Amino acid sequence: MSQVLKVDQVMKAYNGTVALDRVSMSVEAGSCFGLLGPNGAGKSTMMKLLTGILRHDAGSIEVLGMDVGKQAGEIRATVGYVPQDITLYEKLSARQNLKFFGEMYGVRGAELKRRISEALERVGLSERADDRVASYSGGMKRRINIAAALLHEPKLVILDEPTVGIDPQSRNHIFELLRSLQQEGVTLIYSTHYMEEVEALCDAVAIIDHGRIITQGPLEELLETHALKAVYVETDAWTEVPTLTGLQRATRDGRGWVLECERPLELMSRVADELSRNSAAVMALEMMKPSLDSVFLKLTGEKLRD
Ligand SMILES: Nc1ncnc2c1ncn2[C@@H]1O[C@H](COP(=O)(O)OP(=O)(O)OP(=O)(O)O)[C@@H](O)[C@H]1O
Repeated sequence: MSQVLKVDQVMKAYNGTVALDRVSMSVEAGSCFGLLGPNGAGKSTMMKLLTGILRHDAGSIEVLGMDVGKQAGEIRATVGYVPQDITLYEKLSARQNLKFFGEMYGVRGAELKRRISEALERVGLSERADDRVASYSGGMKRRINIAAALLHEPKLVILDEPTVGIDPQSRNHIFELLRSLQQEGVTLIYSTHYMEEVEALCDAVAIIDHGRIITQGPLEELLETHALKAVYVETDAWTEVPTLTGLQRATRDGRGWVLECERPLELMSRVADELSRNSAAVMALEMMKPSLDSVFLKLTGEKLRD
């Protein structure tokens, strides 16, 4: 598979404050790549470097085979970029906004009209197309913001936290749209601080914190390699966890216990035996799903902060 993005040892500082520190990452064509990290980790800075809005201080960035240092204009004309801040004209309707952005990308006439109708349909806002954007909810504005980045039919779309502060209906529309784009072969680079979004959408991920990439790779592989394997149990029978074969560490979590181990299925059956031998009440007994939450915890020693 070919690579649509190659970032090598990139540095970026703002007045001496380092925002990105020797960041390297790559994205395969056709994938949905998540850039996951807490607030202030450096995600927006990275997204702006990829589209040439900001210049990096050192290292190299290649987007669709083009050098961002030399061909930023061409990259911006080819790639779809959805900025974190909404960039729409409030007094214009959604259709008028899309006409403006489409023309900016050099699409015109009947072809532009067709693409605008299609984009409105895709984000589920055909019926509100002629209302002023000022009358839209935050989520609807975000959907139009995304539609605006698709009018030139880009093969690579870069989205900077496109679901911050939106309603569930708008989030669903955005997710459906992104899934259908990916099915059509469009590559997506998606920054977020919501790990559930990465788990739901992305097939590869880079985790960034304090301007550094902590780990990256296919999602399945990261979960397999780094995620905590554990059993969750809630019972009133234990004030202390009994000695169980295979149990590595037990920690309190709410009303229950998180039991870390190598083989959760086997441990779960031992816990069930132990509790049933004592006729104990069991409120919950389940295998914990491997999650990016626990990958982050394991690699940084902290919870992913909001
Ligand atoms: N224009 C700027 N001037 C000075 N410092 C900045 C500027 N933009 C960002 N920073 C700093 O650079 C670091 C990375 O910020 P960035 O916005 O890239 O993070 P982020 O992961 O996108 O966070 P968020 O989720 O809050 O948008 C932060 O410490 C931030 O304060």
